[in-house]
Amino acid sequence: MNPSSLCSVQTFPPISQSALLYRHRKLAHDSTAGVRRRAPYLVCAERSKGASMRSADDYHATLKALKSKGRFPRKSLGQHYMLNSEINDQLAGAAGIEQGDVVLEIGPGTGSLTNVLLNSGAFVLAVEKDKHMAALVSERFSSSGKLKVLTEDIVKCHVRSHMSSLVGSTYSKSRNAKVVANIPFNISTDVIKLFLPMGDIFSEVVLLLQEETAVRLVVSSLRTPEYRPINVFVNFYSEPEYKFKVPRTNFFPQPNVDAAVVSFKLKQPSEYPHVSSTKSFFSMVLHSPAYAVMH
Ligand SMILES: C[S@@+](CC[C@H](N)C(=O)[O-])C[C@H]1O[C@@H](n2cnc3c(N)ncnc32)[C@H](O)[C@@H]1O
Repeated sequence: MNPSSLCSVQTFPPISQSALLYRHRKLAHDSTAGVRRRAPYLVCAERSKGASMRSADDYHATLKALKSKGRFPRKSLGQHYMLNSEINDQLAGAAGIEQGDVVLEIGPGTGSLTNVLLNSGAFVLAVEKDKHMAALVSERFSSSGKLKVLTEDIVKCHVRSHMSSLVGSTYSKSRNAKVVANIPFNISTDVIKLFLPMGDIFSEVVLLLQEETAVRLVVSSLRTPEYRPINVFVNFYSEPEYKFKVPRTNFFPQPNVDAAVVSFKLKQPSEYPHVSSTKSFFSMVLHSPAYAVMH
């Protein structure tokens, strides 16, 4: 892969859902028809000099870091590393990360996003399933004093107990923390189901997801044919917003699909729509035959 061919993205004002779905369908249609066209909100450009000067997490640095631990990217762990620090900047920017925030990062990998989060002044709790990558990221930022790494599967992790000692502590300026992560695509649904109901701990969850999943999750109107039970869940607990598309060429190894950033502003429990029992409501919604069709 030639690093100079990496794409950068530009953030545009929020796009209406119907326009977004139209663009997504058109893009899918164009690519199946063999037409190589770019979505209008995507700008591909060579990296600016300034950006490459700032970044240590390019293609060569990522390979060097992996080699230092004798690691090859593992498909089963969805290890597609981000090679473009401008996108990490935009990911942190989408969550409005600033000095005094507490951020939970899922799967820090080589630490390219962790680097940006720490530089923004946040305290980072990073949960990494791969013990080699957990060791790598711990060593890389050992002198920061603002990073805690847990070698755990995020789906099985006791997030509440880990967060309770951080939020409201000397590390945190606010009562709520944020989740910012480039997650493996195969755990997206688990992560969404785990974190969206945590509005009492997190104010915002910003995720880099598979683009098709991202588009599907921001549907909010019952009147669209794309509306699924998972959208009932997402809209019950949050206000989702599609932020920007990230072409597959920005990752190593390159996945077969493009990605996109979605921000979920979490509702406080007092803002949830009224249902007599949340548990039985979602047991009915998420176990409906329509939900099974999605997976
Ligand atoms: C897509 S890579 C992103 C790495 C890094 N954040 C970046 O942007 O380059 C996903 C990361 O999540 C880790 N991972 C995979 N499954 C996980 C799980 N269940 N819990 C925690 N981390 C996981 C992988 O080992 C990998 O480091």
